[in-house]
Amino acid sequence: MPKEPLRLIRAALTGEDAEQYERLMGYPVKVLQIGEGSFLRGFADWMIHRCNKQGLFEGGVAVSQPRPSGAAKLAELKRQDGLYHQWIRGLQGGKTVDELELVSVFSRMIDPYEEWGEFLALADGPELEAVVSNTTEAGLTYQPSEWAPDHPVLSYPGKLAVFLHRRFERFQGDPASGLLLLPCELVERNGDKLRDIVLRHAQDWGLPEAFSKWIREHNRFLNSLVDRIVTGYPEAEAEERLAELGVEDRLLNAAEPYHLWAIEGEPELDAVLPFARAGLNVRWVDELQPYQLRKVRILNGAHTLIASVGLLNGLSEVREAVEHPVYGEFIRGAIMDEIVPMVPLPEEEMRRYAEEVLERFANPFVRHKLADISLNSLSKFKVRLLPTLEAYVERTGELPPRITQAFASLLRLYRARETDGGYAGSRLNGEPIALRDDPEALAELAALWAGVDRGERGMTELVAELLSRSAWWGRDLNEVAGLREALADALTRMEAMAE
Ligand SMILES: NC(=O)c1ccc[n+]([C@@H]2O[C@H](COP(=O)([O-])OP(=O)(O)OC[C@H]3O[C@@H](n4cnc5c(N)ncnc54)[C@H](O)[C@@H]3O)[C@@H](O)[C@H]2O)c1
Ligand SMILES: O=P(O)(O)OC[C@@H](O)[C@@H](O)[C@H](O)[C@H](O)CO
Repeated sequence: MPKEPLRLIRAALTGEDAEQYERLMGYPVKVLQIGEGSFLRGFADWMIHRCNKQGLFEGGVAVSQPRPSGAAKLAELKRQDGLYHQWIRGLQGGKTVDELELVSVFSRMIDPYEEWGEFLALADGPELEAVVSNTTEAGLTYQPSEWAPDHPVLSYPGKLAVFLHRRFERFQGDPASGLLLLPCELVERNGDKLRDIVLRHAQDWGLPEAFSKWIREHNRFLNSLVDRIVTGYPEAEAEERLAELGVEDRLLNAAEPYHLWAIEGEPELDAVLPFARAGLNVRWVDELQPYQLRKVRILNGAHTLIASVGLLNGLSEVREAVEHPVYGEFIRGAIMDEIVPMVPLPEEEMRRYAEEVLERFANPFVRHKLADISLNSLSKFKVRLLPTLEAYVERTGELPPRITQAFASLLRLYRARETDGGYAGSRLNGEPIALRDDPEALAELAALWAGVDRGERGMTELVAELLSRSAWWGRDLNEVAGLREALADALTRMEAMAE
């Protein structure tokens, strides 16, 4: 029998989904979103949808892309009337979760580079409450630009500064017109950073002091920490799953069940953004730092460790590594015996979080690629693992064996050589692996390893050079007792295995 053609997602709406969509179209825009990527769709938008479904928020989201290259994804969203399915799968407390949910939160889709006037007009909306964003760390940066409010500004903070100025003028600085700003970028104190850049633009452009005062006093730039693994379109399974539904959805988005949004702000803010009331794992907290610390050290630190050790030894995905008979034990030992005890927070709670992280890593439905996680591993090692190594040495007088081994793995994986468009490292089996990291550091690594190949320096001299790069590590790591020798030994053993 010929297959039924798939229907576009909007035409397939029925029952509660159709009603929810109709309700959405009647809601005012309450959130401006800068970022069309998978993460926000699988996190903040899914949460707003949950709030709307319970009748707690009654607001739509206007989504826009932060850089011109996001236009294709935005066009895709327009083609689908802003609709997409969120596929949440994984293990939670030992039970399998498998939910496919139609998300309808985007009531407007605006390309700021083509529809700047419409974008700015959103600032006039009396019901607008918040701005959320995810533009990666690279997007949350100051990029000087001219004051030209009739033309789209390229950077995200620049756009926001013009947008807020329009709102300030429209409501004549009314304190009640201030917004909640919720940047989700994984940058420490992301709210403070965004506010400082906006204020810097205001100063560059000579905007009145009253505007800056309104920004400082009546807009809340909230620091927050996001945590959920969102892997986007599930290539391998999408076709089959969508055929079951009989719909076409190019924005099908996969994510794990776990989610946490820790937001530094008083719980009363839940009256505006009713996430906690909707039963979501959103915590309004006095101090964000403990959440940041435990996530960066335990989850991200373990990811960075797994990426180096796994890639070097021929593995490709997180789950494969944690379920491996040898590397799985190694990873658990590194997390439980070396990382967790060094987090300066209540240990029992950290152990529980670490168990949860291990369960998330073993999610049979999430295909998290080590190659993706390994992007910029040098700076990630510095922030995510080095503090653990240093704390361990200070407390015990010894090196943490597994983290030291992971450090050696990273240095060996980064046995860089120049290729056509960049640098490649190599696995122990000799297979090349593209390295995506700071080009200057990769050039130095390539030159230093070439010296070893030419017999100009031995392993100890190589390690001494590498450890002396304060620009990479924040200090000369030759000062850490025994580290040079331990790394040189490990690298010598790895070289012998590779031959
Ligand atoms: N996917 C996850 O599981 C997850 C979880 C937590 C945090 N994050 C963070 O989110 C980011 C990736 O987002 P995603 O997973 O939605 O990927 P994605 O590729 O779907 O989206 C990336 C978004 O960032 C924007 N962007 C990229 N570079 C930019 C730049 N230089 N300036 C302005 N905007 C830029 C893109 O236009 C797009 O909106 C990373 O920084 C990651 O650390 C991701
Ligand atoms: O996104 P990165 O490249 O900074 O780090 C890779 C992963 O550790 C990270 O994406 C986690 O999966 C995420 O932070 C979970 O919330």
